[in-house]
Amino acid sequence: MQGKHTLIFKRPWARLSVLAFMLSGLVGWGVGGAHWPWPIQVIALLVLVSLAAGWLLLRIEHDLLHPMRRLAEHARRLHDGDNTHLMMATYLTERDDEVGELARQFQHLVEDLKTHNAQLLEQSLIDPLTKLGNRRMLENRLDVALPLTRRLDCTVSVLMMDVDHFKLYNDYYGHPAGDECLVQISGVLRDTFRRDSDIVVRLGGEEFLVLLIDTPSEEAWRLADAMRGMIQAMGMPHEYSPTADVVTVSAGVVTSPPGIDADIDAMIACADAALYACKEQGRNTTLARMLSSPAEALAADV
Ligand SMILES: Nc1nc2c(ncn2[C@@H]2O[C@H](COP(=O)(O)OP(=O)(O)OP(=O)(O)O)[C@@H](O)[C@H]2O)c(=O)[nH]1
Repeated sequence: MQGKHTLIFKRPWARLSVLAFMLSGLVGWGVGGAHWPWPIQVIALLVLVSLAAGWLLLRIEHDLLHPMRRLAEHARRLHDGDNTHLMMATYLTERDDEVGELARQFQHLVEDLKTHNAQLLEQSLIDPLTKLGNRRMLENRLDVALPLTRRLDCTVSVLMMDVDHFKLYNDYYGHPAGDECLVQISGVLRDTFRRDSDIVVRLGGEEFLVLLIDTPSEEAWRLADAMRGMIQAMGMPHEYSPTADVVTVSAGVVTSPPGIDADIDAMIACADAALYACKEQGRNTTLARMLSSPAEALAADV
C-alpha cells in the first residue's frame, strides 16, 4: 500500500464535514440551546446525533459498500466467463484511497491472469521443438476451416509428410541432431506453405500434416513435391540412409473436390495410405490421390 493513499475517514471532505457538524452543534448550543428547556435540549441532541449517524451511514454506503458491491459484481462476471466488461469502472480504479488501491490491484491480477492464460493456451497449441502447431491446434483450426470450405464450396487438401529412415538418422547422429533435423524441415514447411489459410502442424515424432484450402489438386501436389525437393536440396547428410546420402522425406497428398463434404478423418487416412505407398515405392517421393467421396478414394498417382 503506497503512503499517498489516505484512509477513508481522513479524507479532507470527511474531516471538514465532521468539523462542521461539531461547530454547528456547539454554536447552536451556545447561542440558545443552553437556555432551552431540557426536553427540547434532548430532542435537539437526538436530532443532531441522528443526522451525524445518517451522514456516516450514507458515507459508508457510498464509499465502501457500493464500491465493494461493484468489485464483487466484476469478480462474479469474470468467474462466469462474461468477457464483455473486462475493464473495471474507472471511477473505482481512479479513486485515491484504499478502495481504489484494491480495485487497481484486482485489475492487475486479472490482467496478469489473462496474459498467463493466453500464454498457456498458446503453449498448449504449439509444438515446443519446431514451434509449428500441434494436433490440438489442427483440431481448433479445423473447427473454423471446415464450415468455411463447405460454405465457399472449395477444395480441401491434406498432406501427410514423414522423414525417411529417421530412426537410422537418430541412431547414427544422435537424438539432438535428429531434433535439429526436424527444426530444419519445419522451416522448409513454413517457407512452402505461407498462405494464411494453410494449416501446418507437427502431428508427433517425424510426422507432419498440412491442410490446404481452395488449392487445386495439381497445385497441392506441386507444392508438396517442391517441399520434398527443397528438403533434399538442403543436403543434410544422412550417410546411413538406404535411400539417399542426404535427408529425404515422403509425402502423401489427398484432395477433396468442391461439392464434397470433406471428411477430415477419411482424408487423413487416405493421405496416410498415400504416404505408405511412397515408402513402398522407395521413399523420397510425393503421391497424390483425389477423393471422390468421403468413403471412396480414387488412386491418382502423379
Ligand atoms: N530426434 C527425435 N526423434 C524422434 C522424435 N520423435 C520421434 N522420433 C524418432 O523418429 C523415429 C521414427 O522411426 P520410424 O517410425 O521407424 O520411421 P523411420 O525410421 O523414419 O522409417 P520410415 O518412416 O519407414 O522411412 C524413431 O526412432 C523415433 O524415436 C523427436 O521429437 N526427436
